[in-house]
Amino acid sequence: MNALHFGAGNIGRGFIGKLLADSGIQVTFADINPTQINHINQYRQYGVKIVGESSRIEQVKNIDAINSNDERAVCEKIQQVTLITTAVGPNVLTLLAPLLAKGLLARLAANNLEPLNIIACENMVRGSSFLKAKIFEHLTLAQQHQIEQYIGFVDSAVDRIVPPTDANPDDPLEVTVEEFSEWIVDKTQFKGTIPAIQGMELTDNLLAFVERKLFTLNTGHLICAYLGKKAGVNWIKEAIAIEPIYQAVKATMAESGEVLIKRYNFDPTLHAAYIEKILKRFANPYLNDDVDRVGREPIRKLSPNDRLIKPLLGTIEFNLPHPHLIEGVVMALQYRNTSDPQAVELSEFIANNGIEAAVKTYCQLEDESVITQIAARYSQC
Ligand SMILES: NC(=O)C1=CN([C@@H]2O[C@H](COP(=O)(O)OP(=O)(O)OC[C@H]3O[C@@H](n4cnc5c(N)ncnc54)[C@H](O)[C@@H]3O)[C@@H](O)[C@H]2O)C=CC1
Ligand SMILES: O=P(O)(O)OC[C@H]1O[C@](O)(CO)[C@@H](O)[C@@H]1O
Repeated sequence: MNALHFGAGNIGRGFIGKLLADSGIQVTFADINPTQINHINQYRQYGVKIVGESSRIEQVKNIDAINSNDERAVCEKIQQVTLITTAVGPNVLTLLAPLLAKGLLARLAANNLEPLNIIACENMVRGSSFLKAKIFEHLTLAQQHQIEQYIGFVDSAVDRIVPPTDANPDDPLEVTVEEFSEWIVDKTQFKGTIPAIQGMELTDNLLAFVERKLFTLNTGHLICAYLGKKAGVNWIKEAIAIEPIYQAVKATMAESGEVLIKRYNFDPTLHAAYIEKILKRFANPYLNDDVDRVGREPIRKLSPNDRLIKPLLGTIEFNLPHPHLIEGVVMALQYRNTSDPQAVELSEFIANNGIEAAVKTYCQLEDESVITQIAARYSQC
């Protein structure tokens, strides 16, 4: 079996590409970084360093790479594979859509009617469905109908912490990852036979898993990043070692957890254990995870379906307390980083239009009392 994976970055190499290769699948990476592409084609393998209580390096083999900007190469590949995965970042999915639309049409025009499945592995709710909608913007109704028959868009939840690491001169493609990993896909959305991939779990209740991951791990991680930055530390593991930060992170995950428990009927004891396990993962002494990496792109993180506002809306819906989530929103609005275009845009917008306008524009919140609360906290700290 052959797969095309877009994004040879941390998750691409350290998680999804590895699982595919471990399952005997020939993986072609498509990226826009020429150095990365050359290294993959030169070495044809790389090490994944798995760090935790013990450490080991596992080799990923049977790989090659193409440039994602090389339309002909991508379209040719799309004709040959039965699986496409992505780990490029949510914003890049929109940019990939026209290329994928062309590639899928070329596949059908060549009369290749073998089912093909596409799985977006991004930190977002229903990323593959989002990608499908973006691809469909480039197709006629008749073409959409044809694609519906043969191409599956399979939503997924991905969980493994893979921070960037200093390059190993002997293996420039090496990535460092934590032991924990979870890749859960919606089994109801596949076309044809579901591929057997070690480590890919199937569910018919994906939304619960996506929200559990995004609104626990990612929500807590973000709070840890912002509080760590305020405290002047560089790494997540340093931030979580500070007791008041540990408590605030835990309390925020407990707040969003109450919503998840109500919405999905999770067992409260098991959910508390899930939170404890995440706190331990943040403290992993072998991972150097930058607070600015975890805090990056605040506009995306303040959007209505992301890790702060969606759980906050849940607390409003179920009439639950939300002081820590409010603090999280305030810290995201206050996040300043001149190397992060979204942080720059956000601070300029606030300077020109005021905090309430920013909350309405970026978070799309409508509850006036919550907006007032956020604005008040914003000006206090
Ligand atoms: N790093 C992590 O621990 C985790 C990341 N994620 C998600 O995985 C996705 C990828 O994250 P990372 O791997 O950390 O980012 P990354 O920045 O390490 O990798 C992204 C890769 O995509 C490539 N890329 C950008 N535009 C492209 C295009 N048009 N075509 C092909 N490739 C393109 C970049 O050159 C880069 O190699 C994001 O959605 C992130 O939220 C999810 C779980 C864990
Ligand atoms: O990749 P994003 O969405 O910017 O957010 C960073 C988050 O993603 C992760 O890399 C993995 O889930 C977390 O470490 C962190 O919470």
